[in-house]
Amino acid sequence: MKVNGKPTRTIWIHSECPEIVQIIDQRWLPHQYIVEDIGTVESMAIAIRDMHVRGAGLIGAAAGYGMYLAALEAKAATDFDSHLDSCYALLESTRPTAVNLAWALDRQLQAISKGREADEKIRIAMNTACAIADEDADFCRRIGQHGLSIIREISTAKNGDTVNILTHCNAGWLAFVDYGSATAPIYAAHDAGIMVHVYVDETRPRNQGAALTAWELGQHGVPHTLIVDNAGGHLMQHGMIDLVITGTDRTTVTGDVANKIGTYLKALAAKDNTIPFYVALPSSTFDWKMKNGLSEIPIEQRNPEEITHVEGLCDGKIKSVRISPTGSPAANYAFDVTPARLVTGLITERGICRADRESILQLFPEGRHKT
Ligand SMILES: CSC[C@H](O)[C@H](O)C(=O)COP(=O)(O)O
Repeated sequence: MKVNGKPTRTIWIHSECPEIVQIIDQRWLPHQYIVEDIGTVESMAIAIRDMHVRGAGLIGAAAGYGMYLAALEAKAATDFDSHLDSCYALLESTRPTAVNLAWALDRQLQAISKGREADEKIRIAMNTACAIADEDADFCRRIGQHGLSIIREISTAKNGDTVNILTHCNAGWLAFVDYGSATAPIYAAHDAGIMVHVYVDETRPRNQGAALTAWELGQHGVPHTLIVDNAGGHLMQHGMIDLVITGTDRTTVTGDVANKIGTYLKALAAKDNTIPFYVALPSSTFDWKMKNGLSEIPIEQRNPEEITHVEGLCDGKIKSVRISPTGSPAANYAFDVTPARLVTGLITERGICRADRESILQLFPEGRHKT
């Protein structure tokens, strides 16, 4: 996608210094556009844990590049493989819910193990990190093309009137390497001349909707309106939403979907109002082993300060202010699980399928061997 008219990804290797990975530090958006240099595994782990980078696809890509940095470091370590193993453990511990993280780490470890000496392993790690990133971008582009058909159909049924779409959190290009999952069909529709308008949930407590989704839609010229998280049901009751599209951080082979906290409530409201509720994901977000999302998917709990305080721009500086009484405890559940029965369909890089085991495995037969 483009930032100020310039094609940009969310993560890449420094063009003049291949030992450095560069990221957009998303903590500063939408106020400042800051590119951060990451030169160690330790700083990549901090970047993931403290959400300089975030979103399932991008977490996976960052883990892939993190293992490339690990291989560079391992060359100077006494034991290459045990250094790699401890970097794997460090990166894996950063965020628990998005399965893309472990998926990318495993893919790297497997690939690197095929190299014979250190330099070959480093080369493999670099190529694999770039392949994971390229694939993420390509899959999201394809998700856009498949999801476009859903929006086109609604637009036709409305005689070309604006299609109103609700989305939650940020499953946009900032949550991936490029294009996004939930936003990819929206960008594709907008680019195809279909009139779309997006209601953007602010997504408390970290406000990824207000800060990131609104910013990226604005950069692409997509009409949008920011709403508080609790407004979605009201809009649906009043016929103001035609379609809900969200992303996911982990989807079980049975079609249960873990996504940013509050997604479940949107799915319930959509069901009650007979509004299609689609979830967009690249196949790296499937967890082939899990069968019951509710009991099996680990739900991240984050620092309660994200709830007791809000951050914003004040006199040109980002400041954090308390909004709750000192001493009132807060619990910060970052994700929830939407059961498959509430999901109309999954939009993947191979096409659209129902959120059930048979339909998923029909589209991804290789998943059968992993279940
Ligand atoms: C990438 S699609 C699903 C997203 O990861 C999800 O909606 C989301 O925004 C993730 O939250 P975050 O906690 O910002 O990593």
